[in-house]
Amino acid sequence: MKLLVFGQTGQVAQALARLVPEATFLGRDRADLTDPATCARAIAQARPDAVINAAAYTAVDKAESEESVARAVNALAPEAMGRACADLQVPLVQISTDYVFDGAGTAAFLPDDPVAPLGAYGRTKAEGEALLRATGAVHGILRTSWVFSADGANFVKTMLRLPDTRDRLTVVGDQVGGPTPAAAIAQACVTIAHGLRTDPALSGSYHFSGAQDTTWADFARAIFALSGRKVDVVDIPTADYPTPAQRPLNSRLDCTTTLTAFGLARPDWQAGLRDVLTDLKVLA
Ligand SMILES: NC(=O)C1=CN([C@@H]2O[C@H](COP(=O)(O)OP(=O)(O)OC[C@H]3O[C@@H](n4cnc5c(N)ncnc54)[C@H](OP(=O)(O)O)[C@@H]3O)[C@@H](O)[C@H]2O)C=CC1
Ligand SMILES: Cc1cn([C@H]2C[C@H](O)[C@@H](COP(=O)(O)OP(=O)(O)O[C@H]3O[C@@H](C)C(=O)[C@@H](O)[C@H]3O)O2)c(=O)[nH]c1=O
Ligand SMILES: [Mg+2]
Repeated sequence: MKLLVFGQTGQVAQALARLVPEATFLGRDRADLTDPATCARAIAQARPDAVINAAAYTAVDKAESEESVARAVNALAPEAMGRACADLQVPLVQISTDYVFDGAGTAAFLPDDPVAPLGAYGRTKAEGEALLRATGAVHGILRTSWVFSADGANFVKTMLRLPDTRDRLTVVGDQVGGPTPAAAIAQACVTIAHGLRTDPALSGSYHFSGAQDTTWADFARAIFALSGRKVDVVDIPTADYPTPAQRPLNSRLDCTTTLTAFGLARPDWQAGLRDVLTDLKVLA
């Protein structure tokens, strides 16, 4: 299968590069997502068997003051990619996020639950989903959450940067979700691309997040425990950690249909965390 991937430097893009090095990866230099027409042209020229979009505007707080850039990247580019894929009749795997939901309640969100994003990042990702669906392309919209890896910027790397002199850290303890290893997302994207080629009727939206659901505070505790650092993590409510963008309190994603359609089970984030800390040489 000839795979075309948008993204090169991001967490999922780098995980894809390890998994399917033979794929073609288009970095910002070759396909800037603020220019959707270029993305469409790249697909038409490459004539791939499937496309995975692993590029996105992911700066959640900055998106609040840069929504038009975030919208071009997260909504208009996936739409253009969808049109180009529809023309070629090849599937597009688009990665989306728990932040399309409002985080109300405590039940896990189902793929067909209504979206109601709380901030600009989630709004632009939700619009990208809708615009892609409207292109008529065979698609897999894979919503994931709390992505971490040894590459790029993520919560694990932020925790590991905590100065040695710090022995106490306050972390929000009332947001619940599933930390997801980028390597598992890469595997899921490739499996879904294959699955959609075999059975286009599987086109639709799916959820994929690491198990078990946890809080950022408990995730931080696991990171410090595994890396052998004695840091006292103190739970705080979201209200005590003010940020430009509001984040959902409940990011639980019901991943059942991803298992039934593609055989993809929720990855174990604790095992994924051990792999990442080993990669980073924090864990022997
Ligand atoms: N990170 C997370 O916690 C979560 C991510 N997701 C989704 O998963 C997907 C992958 O995210 P992740 O790997 O974490 O992303 P990263 O934040 O690690 O990387 C983002 C990638 O997008 C690229 N990019 C950003 N703007 C442009 C642009 N204008 N043109 C071309 N490329 C651009 C970046 O390139 P450059 O290096 O040049 O800036 C980088 O490769 C995204 O769709 C994201 O929305 C979903 C849930 C959680
Ligand atoms: C660094 C730090 C963060 N926090 C909180 C803030 C926030 O609620 C939570 C996580 O911080 P982050 O900045 O990593 O969160 P954020 O960038 O919002 O992460 C999100 O990124 C986008 C792209 C997604 O799609 C989401 O699934 C999610 O992973 O932890 C603390 O409470 N204490 C701290 O010291
Ligand atoms: Mg962030």
